[in-house]
Amino acid sequence: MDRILIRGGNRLSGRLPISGAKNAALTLMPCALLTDEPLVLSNLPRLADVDGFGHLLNQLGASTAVEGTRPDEFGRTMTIHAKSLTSTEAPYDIVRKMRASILVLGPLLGRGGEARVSLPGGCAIGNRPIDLHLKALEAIGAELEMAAGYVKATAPGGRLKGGRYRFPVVSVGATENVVMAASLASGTSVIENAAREPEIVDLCRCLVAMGASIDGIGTETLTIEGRDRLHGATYRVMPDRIEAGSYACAAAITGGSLELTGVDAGDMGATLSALADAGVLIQLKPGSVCVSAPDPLRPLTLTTAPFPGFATDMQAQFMAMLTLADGASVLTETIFENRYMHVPELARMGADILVQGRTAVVRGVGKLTGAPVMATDLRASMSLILAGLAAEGETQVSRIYHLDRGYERLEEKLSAVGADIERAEGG
Ligand SMILES: CC(=O)N[C@H]1[C@@H](OP(=O)(O)OP(=O)(O)OC[C@H]2O[C@@H](n3ccc(=O)[nH]c3=O)[C@H](O)[C@@H]2O)O[C@H](CO)[C@@H](O)[C@@H]1O
Ligand SMILES: C=C(OP(=O)(O)O)C(=O)O
Repeated sequence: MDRILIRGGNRLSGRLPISGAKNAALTLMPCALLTDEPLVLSNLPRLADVDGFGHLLNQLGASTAVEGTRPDEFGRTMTIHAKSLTSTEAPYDIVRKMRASILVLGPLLGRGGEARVSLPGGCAIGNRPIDLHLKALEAIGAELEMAAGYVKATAPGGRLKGGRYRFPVVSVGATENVVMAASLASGTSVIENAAREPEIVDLCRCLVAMGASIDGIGTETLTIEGRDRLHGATYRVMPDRIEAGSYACAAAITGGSLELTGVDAGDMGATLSALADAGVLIQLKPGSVCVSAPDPLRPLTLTTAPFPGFATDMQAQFMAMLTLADGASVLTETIFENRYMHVPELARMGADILVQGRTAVVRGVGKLTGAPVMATDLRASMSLILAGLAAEGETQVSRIYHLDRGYERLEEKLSAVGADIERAEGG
């Protein structure tokens, strides 16, 4: 298995391009199942999860064609054509490895009135149930049957009828599934307490480009008037606000200064205001955000929450940054019950962190020291990269397949702005 080797201590400086958003890409790709015409997605990040989702779509009968960009460019364009579907099943083997596979449930049900999808089960960051996906789909007309670890969803008469559903808690994935399914229902659906994440806005805009009728985009109430059919479209995946936030933390933790290009600062409100509270200097330019490290870095009190709150996907990276702050920070994770897998690894590098239940107290230390570390999820892995960039000596991060799921060509981007970082085979 490959590892990332970092010799820490270099201040990062320069321009760093931000890729298309993984979490948008993985909800835009299944939209292709809603039409028999091609969906062309540009600015798709080159990530293991995007490739994996492409294979899942192939298994369902869709063709995928990737247009190569030059090797020195980021992102690529994929044409997905689900002219006819040959399967309505997402098998355990795929769903287990890539949780986003659950997002074929809504589109398959909307298009053909039938889907059989493996239940994903838990993962390293927590329990991650899908009961709300199922309740929302039921509310718009699906009938559900559970057997042998799978959910089989059917639309009586082959078509969902639409309906009203109020989410008891905000769910990004369940909002995505129900919006996609409702876009082909015979009637109108009203979804209340819907997630408002920028990735949901991106999904709704893509569906509208495909002919869907959605009112209230970006608000907590979405009204979807079902259409008889959707058509193909060409759509550009939004910039990755989490990747951008991660590299902003990289500038801050190394005492450096970066211009993050190709970002939409409007989607990054909570991250940018947390960085500003830590003393990071932020300058907005059209299409880019410049961040410069303060001296010293101030401690923070942060609680994760659905958008527009502070994103759970940024918690681990901020924690790494705050290990070197001038004082004690308090982080509270409210979305996932087990999203502190990076804590013992950061502690091995000299961080002082005490976790009690959902809260972590991070006392700033004078320095981190390089060590061999590994993480069991994506953002936790990124927090170790950040710690390694600032640490004295060499850090080896193993199990980097997590990083390959979510950060396009990480070591190339970081080396180009001055990091001493490389990928090593084996280990
Ligand atoms: C609101 C939120 O921050 N969502 C994050 C969540 O999205 P993801 O879609 O994975 O998770 P949800 O938004 O659905 O989960 C939000 C909360 O609802 C609970 N839940 C969810 C679905 C369900 O059927 N039943 C249920 O109880 C979850 O356990 C969690 O506590 O993880 C992604 C990957 O880290 C992030 O990009 C999203 O920003
Ligand atoms: C946990 C994440 O993704 P996934 O839901 O794909 O595991 C993430 O993006 O931080």
